[in-house]
Amino acid sequence: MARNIFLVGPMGAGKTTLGRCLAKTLGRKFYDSDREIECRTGVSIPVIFEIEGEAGFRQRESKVIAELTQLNNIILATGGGVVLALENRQKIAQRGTVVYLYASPEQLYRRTAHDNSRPLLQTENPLERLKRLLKERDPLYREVADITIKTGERPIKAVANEVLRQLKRYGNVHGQKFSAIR
Ligand SMILES: Nc1ncnc2c1ncn2[C@@H]1O[C@H](COP(=O)(O)OP(=O)(O)O)[C@@H](O)[C@H]1O
Ligand SMILES: O=C(O)C1=C[C@@H](OP(=O)(O)O)[C@@H](O)[C@H](O)C1
Ligand SMILES: [Mg+2]
Repeated sequence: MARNIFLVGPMGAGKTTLGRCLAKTLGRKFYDSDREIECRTGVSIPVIFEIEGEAGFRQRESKVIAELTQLNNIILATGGGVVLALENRQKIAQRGTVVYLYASPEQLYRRTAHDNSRPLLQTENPLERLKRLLKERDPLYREVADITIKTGERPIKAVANEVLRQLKRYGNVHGQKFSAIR
């Protein structure tokens, strides 16, 4: 039994932040597919996009997903575009419980506007880009998701507690001790 927890959702949904928080609470190892790619290449995501384009980045991402989904008991925060490739969707759906973190484009925009680490949002109109990406990808997130959580305006810890409640109901953290995050 893999007992992995995979977080999917758009840029700014809180996958990285929440994943780290959940891993700490559940005492599980945390991975982030973007950080993994950066560690392996020694450069940042924007530099990879600049040199290899989105296609090069997606190849690296699929390789990392193929490897990380083979592990057991991990929490994995994926990048927002992971669901674009069928092979990634299949691996994610088969090897763990998938949590889709949902937020509105306006919320995503507010959470991502302050940093320039996301090449796809370095455009004239990032809000429009987020709207378009969410429209395209929402069906793909829903296709792989076991649990969908609306993050809304709730703070990270409240969202984390909601995820924990759902996971418990779902059976992933069954028998495992965890204390609610205050
Ligand atoms: N529920 C939330 N409420 C307020 N801010 C949030 C929430 N979730 C994430 N954030 C903030 O949004 C930003 C993006 O979060 P991040 O975890 O990097 O998202 P992702 O990995 O899904 O792109 C961070 O600054 C984070 O602190
Ligand atoms: O949505 C996307 O296509 C991307 C999301 C990013 O990760 P986050 O979702 O963690 O921001 C990162 O993988 C890259 O910039 C591309
Ligand atoms: Mg992230």
